[in-house]
Amino acid sequence: MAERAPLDPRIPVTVLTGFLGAGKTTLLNRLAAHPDMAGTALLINEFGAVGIDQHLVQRVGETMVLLESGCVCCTVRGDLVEALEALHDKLARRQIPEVHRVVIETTGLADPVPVVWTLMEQRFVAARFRCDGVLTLLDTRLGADQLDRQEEARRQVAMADRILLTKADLADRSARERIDTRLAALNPSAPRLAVSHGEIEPGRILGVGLYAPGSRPAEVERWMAETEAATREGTTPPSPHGAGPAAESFTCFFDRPVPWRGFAVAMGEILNDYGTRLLRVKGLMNVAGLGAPVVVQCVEHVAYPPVRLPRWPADGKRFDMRGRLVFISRDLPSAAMDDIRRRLADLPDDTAALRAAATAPLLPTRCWLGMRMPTQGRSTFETGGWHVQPLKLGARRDMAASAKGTHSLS
Ligand SMILES: Nc1nc2c(ncn2[C@@H]2O[C@H](COP(=O)(O)OP(=O)(O)OP(=O)(O)O)[C@@H](O)[C@H]2O)c(=O)[nH]1
Repeated sequence: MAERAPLDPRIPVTVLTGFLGAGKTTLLNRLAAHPDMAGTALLINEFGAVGIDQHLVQRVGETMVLLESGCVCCTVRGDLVEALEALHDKLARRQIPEVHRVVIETTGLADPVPVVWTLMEQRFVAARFRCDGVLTLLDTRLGADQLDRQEEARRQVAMADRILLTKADLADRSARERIDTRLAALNPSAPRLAVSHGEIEPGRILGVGLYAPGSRPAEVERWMAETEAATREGTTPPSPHGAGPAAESFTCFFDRPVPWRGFAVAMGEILNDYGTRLLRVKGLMNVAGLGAPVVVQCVEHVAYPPVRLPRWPADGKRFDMRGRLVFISRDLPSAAMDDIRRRLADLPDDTAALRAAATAPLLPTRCWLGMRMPTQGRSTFETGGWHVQPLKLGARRDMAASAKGTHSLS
């Protein structure tokens, strides 16, 4: 793998982007296991008040910087610069092992434009780091619809130096053809690579060379100029979040373990009813009868096979075993949010759940029901166990303020 351009002592930075659920964490976990990834620092950023990803990402090298709460593109000129300054400072003081490369994983809702601008133009950052390419992941099955509906997804693709088409195993021929047509219009020059379950040689995607605005679609020049002007004037650049309804995040905590089948059926019905507005659902669940947590993942109406973790992660000093489910939605009425909370707070027992599943062959969570789990009776927990924390992307200043001081460099 090419590590540095000749005579350029700056640390290369790869920006890993892609819409919600495209497969970024999966790719990072596969890369982390590769020997070529030694000496890589990882910056991850997650949208939603309750971070799940940091529990799911294996550490790359020794260094992980977590940009919590908020979206890296909205807080970029603060948080990202601070995180890179902190990394540089710790390297200079030899407090952490040598770093040869940085990978920034943005949130699925991030606009990569200000991230790239910061890497190329912010004085402190550009003197010490260099942008080594934007990798954009795109879900082969859902990607064409996401490009039609989500401005963030369009910008991520337009900015790409490489496009990684994920989940080909779930896509039929017509989905692949639709993606090809959309990409030919949005970013014909970026090479496309198929990736299944995150499997790819790091040398094919890292060290792809300096970001070259000239080879990108014309609108990229305009976005970069807008970011430059906004930075000079101390204002916020126009962002894709402003183009439509705000994305919102709400988190549900479960004070008691859930009956697995009741939970699976309730979630399947929720995805059937609200799937296209539920951009992403991700959770660590405490399942009745199990001593370890189960990770559940959904993207729109697609539910992925759950994964059992070996143990509960420690949240700071406290060992918090409450289940937590993070929803990221767009254009979801508040009545629908209440309905989701109500359904999850009153889960059917396993017998009732299996009866309901028998009459719903198209339940998206059918693969969850096939998992071997202890059988439980009726769940007794109450709505009082819920905490819902809505976040709006529009509230950038609040998020920037709440994100301050939350970096952890471990
Ligand atoms: N079948 C299949 N599933 C995949 C593939 N890649 C990822 N997944 C699944 O897709 C789901 C979402 O993947 P993640 O890697 O968490 O996606 P992400 O882009 O990090 O998600 P956000 O951080 O929420 O934006 C997980 O359940 C993965 O196991 C693939 O190639 N094939």
